Amino acid sequence: MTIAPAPIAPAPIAVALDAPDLDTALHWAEAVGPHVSTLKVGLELYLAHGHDAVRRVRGAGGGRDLFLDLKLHDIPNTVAGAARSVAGLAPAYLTVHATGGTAMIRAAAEALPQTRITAVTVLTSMSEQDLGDIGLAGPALDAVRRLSVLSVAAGARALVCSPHEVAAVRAEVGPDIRLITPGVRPAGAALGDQTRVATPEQALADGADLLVIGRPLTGAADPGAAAAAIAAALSV
Ligand SMILES: O=C(O)c1cc(=O)[nH]c(=O)n1[C@@H]1O[C@H](COP(=O)(O)O)[C@@H](O)[C@H]1O
Repeated sequence: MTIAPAPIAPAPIAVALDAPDLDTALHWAEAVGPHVSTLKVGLELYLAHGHDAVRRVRGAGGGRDLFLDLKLHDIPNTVAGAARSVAGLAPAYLTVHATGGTAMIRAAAEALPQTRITAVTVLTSMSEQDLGDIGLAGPALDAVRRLSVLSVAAGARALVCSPHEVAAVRAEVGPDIRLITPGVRPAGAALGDQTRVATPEQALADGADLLVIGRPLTGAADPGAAAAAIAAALSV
């Protein structure tokens, strides 16, 4: 009698479905859905195809958690309205830029209480040099910590930071806030435009709850197999 291998639980990965068209996004969602906990729909897909596409992608992926990455950043009244506009999609996560400040984050959290308003601290594509150029001189870690504390006080229930800062942020905000790290690259994978990066294993070991991974999966010849391989590596 052969004993079937125990099924591997979906990995704590949000796949970034940054696709140029809806068919590609549906294909990716179907392929990676069995292996991951979350599907991330961002501006590229949302702006071109809207709510209906988000619903279809989610269906193709087997109803995984929806991470709606719209990175809202505007005055509080406008952000509250935008948050209410996506309530029907029931996203598990909705991103806002932490630099929008306390009132803006609070407005989003009050407008969408069932969703984890997710504050993006300092984009993982930005280097220390980039931060200096926009007047945020000093180590990225300082800005990330400051924005994390402010965001949580304003009602954010999840934070996006790079794997480099996740341990320090965890120490700052405690166990109940979900920490999400993009800038995740399997060893040897192309960095693309990301600068503050680590491997999936390292990001989880340092305290991340959810890893955002896009091109290393969606750019693979077989995105489903690539997702299965990372999920298997993380489950050991
Ligand atoms: O909010 C995000 O998800 C995000 C924040 C951040 O600081 N850096 C970052 O890369 N992201 C998103 O994470 C995904 C990363 O994709 P890859 O670089 O292809 O793995 C993209 O969809 C980005 O929009």
